[in-house]
This record gives sequence, C-alpha cells and structure tokens, in this order.
Amino acid sequence: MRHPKVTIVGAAGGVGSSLAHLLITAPDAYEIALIGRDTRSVACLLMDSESLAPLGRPPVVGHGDTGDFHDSDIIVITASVPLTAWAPRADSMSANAEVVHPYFREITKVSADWRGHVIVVTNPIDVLSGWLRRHTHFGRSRILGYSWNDSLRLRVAVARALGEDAADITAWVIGEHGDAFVPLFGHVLSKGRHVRVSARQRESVLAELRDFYTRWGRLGRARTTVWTTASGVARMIHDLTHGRSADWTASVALNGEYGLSDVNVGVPVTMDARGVLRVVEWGLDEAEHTALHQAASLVRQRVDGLGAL
Ligand SMILES: NC(=O)c1ccc[n+]([C@@H]2O[C@H](COP(=O)([O-])OP(=O)(O)OC[C@H]3O[C@@H](n4cnc5c(N)ncnc54)[C@H](O)[C@@H]3O)[C@@H](O)[C@H]2O)c1
Repeated sequence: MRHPKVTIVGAAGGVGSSLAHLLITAPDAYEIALIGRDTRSVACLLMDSESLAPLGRPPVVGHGDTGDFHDSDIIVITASVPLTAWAPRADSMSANAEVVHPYFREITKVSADWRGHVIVVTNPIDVLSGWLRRHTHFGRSRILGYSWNDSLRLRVAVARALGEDAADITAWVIGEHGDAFVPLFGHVLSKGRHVRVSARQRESVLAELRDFYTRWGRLGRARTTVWTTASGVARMIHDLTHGRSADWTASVALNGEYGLSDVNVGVPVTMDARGVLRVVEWGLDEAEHTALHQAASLVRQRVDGLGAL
C-alpha cells in the first residue's frame, strides 16, 4: 500500500526534525524523505527511527534528495541559515533565499502533472512562497506559506482576556507573518458563536502578543517555536493528504481577493486534498484593510527585490 510521501528539506533542524518525529509517530502512515545539509545529523535521525520498529509499524523513512520531489505528495521547506537570538524574520531574507534557491529551482522542474503541495516554513514565508509561486507553472492553490502559529497565539491571548478556554476560541491573524500582522478582532468565535472583544480586551491581547516576543528574545536562545510549528504543519499535511476540508490561514497568492493580486499574504482559506479551494473574503474594517494592503505592498516589494529564481 502506498503511503502519502512527505519530503522535508532542512530535516535535521528544529522544525524539520520535530515534524519528522510527529509524522513517524502519527496514526496515519507516511513515507518520509529527509533532506539536510547536515547529513550526519540526518543519518542519526534515520538510525534513531529504526529503533522505533518494535513499537509498531516500522517507520518508512529515508535519506532524500531533490529527486524525491517528483513523487512527493508534500514538500516542506524548513532549511534556513543559522538562527540568531532574536531578529525580525525579514532580516534573514536574502540569506534564506540563497539557501532555498536550489530546492526551489528543482521544484520548478516537477512535471505539469504533479499533484503535490509545497509548504514553505522558512522565513520570511510570504516573500519566499511568493517568489516560488511566481516561477512555477502550477497554480496558487499548491504553494502555501505556513502562518498558522500567529492565529494560535492570538487564540491563547484572546482566551486569557475573555477568561475562556483557548480550545473554545477561534480567531485569525492575516497579513504578513511578521511585524505587519493583522489580528481580526471582529471575527472571534467562542464555542462557534461570535463574541465581542472590547477595546480594553484588544489592548491586553496585543500587549500579550508583543510580550511573547519580548520574553522569547530575552531568553537569548537561537531557537524558534518548533513544537507549535511542527504540530501545525503536521496537521496541515494531514488535511492535505487525507482530504479533510478545513479552514486555515495560510500565505497564498491573491487573485483579486481583498483588492490584491499577484502577492502572497496570510488570508483565511478553505482547503482539502486539492489544496487551497477558496480564499475566504471577510469584511475588514478600515484599519484592517489598510494594514493588509501595507503588508502586501511590503511583501511585493521584497519579492521584486529577489529578482529571477
Ligand atoms: N512559518 C513559521 O511559523 C515558522 C515557525 C518557526 C520557524 N520558522 C522558520 O523555519 C526555519 C527553520 O527553523 P528551525 O528552528 O528549524 O531552524 P534550525 O536552524 O534549527 O534548522 C534549519 C536547518 O536547515 C539546515 N540547512 C541549512 N542550509 C541548508 C541547505 N542548503 N540544505 C538543506 N538544509 C539546510 C540546517 O543545517 C538546519 O538543520 C527558519 O527560517 C525559521 O525562521 C518559521
């Protein structure tokens, strides 16, 4: 029986190795190809995974290369330059563009019949996923920048402000996965019902979000939020490979939605095994609309700056 195939680029890193671990131990079986510049660390992961066999089904995991792209259902890009203690995501743009460049070039060569999806996790995701999308022949529905952490963090902060359980809250962040993020306070649900978030509660939510990065930065470690990210990406992979129709935010190319075109920014989307089916257009207030357009123009400018792939 063929299992969905997932190729992880940057597999020895924090996000890549956590994602591999989640997929290896998931109830659904995947075939996993690991690509990493640190080939010895990838070899360690492979040896490590062999010892899981007595616990259940043997993991189907191997050392990969770009040849694996052609029959992958999902390609996840997590390769990046070494992280610095805390710097804005856009700071690593040029260096990360160089890192992902050879992989993106190979992705542009997959056949027109390819039905897989690319999930870009490497920052800055909006710029890099937009750069790739401009150079591929397959449509916007199959290149996704992973931005869901922002919405998860917003849910936690909203729950605290409302005195509710985070699992009951649905709330979304759109815009850039970076400083130009746009939290949508007008679309917060608690147990599926619309709730009003007062001006004071919004302030406390925004303060908590800002404080998250301050506290993280103060820890002075070159780490990213690998558990949240790997969990979110694993869930996205599950939905894409098992055809579960679900609502997400992801950085995708807009074709006129929200008055924007030819630019990747985080927006609400519905997707299933075919990828992004629809960009959901919610009514935005003036401030949100302006912030989204500012984020888009920043991203477009940066993609233009990267030039040809
Ligand atoms: N989108 C999000 O929400 C989100 C969340 C967390 C991290 N990130 C981003 O994901 C990226 C990875 O984060 P991390 O914590 O795993 O970093 P990390 O430094 O732990 O891992 C990066 C890995 O990429 C590898 N690498 C470098 N150059 C490579 C190349 N040419 N080919 C293959 N592999 C190569 C490195 O050896 C390393 O193992 C970063 O850009 C980070 O900012 C994004």
